[in-house]
Amino acid sequence: MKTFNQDWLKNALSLYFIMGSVNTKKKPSIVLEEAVQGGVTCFQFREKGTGALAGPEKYALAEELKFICQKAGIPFIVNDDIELALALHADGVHIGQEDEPVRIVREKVGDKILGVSVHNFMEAQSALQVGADYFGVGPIYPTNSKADAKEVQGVKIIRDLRSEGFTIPIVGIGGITANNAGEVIKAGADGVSVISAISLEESPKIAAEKLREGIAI
Ligand SMILES: Cc1ncc(COP(=O)(O)OP(=O)(O)O)c(N)n1
Ligand SMILES: Cc1nc(C(=O)O)sc1CCOP(=O)(O)O
Ligand SMILES: [Mg+2]
Repeated sequence: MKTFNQDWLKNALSLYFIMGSVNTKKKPSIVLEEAVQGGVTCFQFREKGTGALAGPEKYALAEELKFICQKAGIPFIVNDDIELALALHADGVHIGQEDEPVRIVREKVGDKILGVSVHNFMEAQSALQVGADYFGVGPIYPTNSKADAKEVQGVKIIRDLRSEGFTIPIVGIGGITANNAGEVIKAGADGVSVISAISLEESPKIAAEKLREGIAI
């Protein structure tokens, strides 16, 4: 049985930080510690892209970052790598349309939090039917953090999904900063997911605090 409900999840996803070792010039554990101090509410380990760690090094970093999340009492979500999530007893996984099918992933992860990237009504409908707990929707704005990002959607996609009747937790992603985060929430998202707006900032703590101000509309 799931140990969380939708209200808890909406709250837990409000400031959702994503990072892998390639997203920062600093030590990832320091960046995450500071981001936690600044008030991030959830973390996704996304070890992806040129120079990304693999094998035991990837595992060791994931374990270190999971420990920080555990101490802080925030969910630790693994991107794409279901086996890693299971081995580490992560709180959840996030998958996209090009990853393993949602139905299969749900069977593998049982009651863990399952996030799915959706870009339109059809993808949303089918992800919901096979057990998604939340949607990641983007890119809302242009992003430099994902080479294969789809076309920019603007906040309209979030407004559309809400007016089509989806009440599931939704986070916007892609190019979100403290300056535009409020628009994403106003459009109907429960939270914002960011990489560079925290990982590349001089002070991840101050960056997270500013994002919190941005979403407190
Ligand atoms: C919260 C959140 N939303 C969307 C994504 C993107 O997932 P995906 O489309 O599978 O792309 P990759 O991140 O795997 O490159 C995400 N990771 N998190
Ligand atoms: C991981 C990811 N997924 C996206 C999507 O559109 O699904 S955009 C993106 C990158 C988000 O990084 P930043 O906050 O630095 O723009
Ligand atoms: Mg993916």
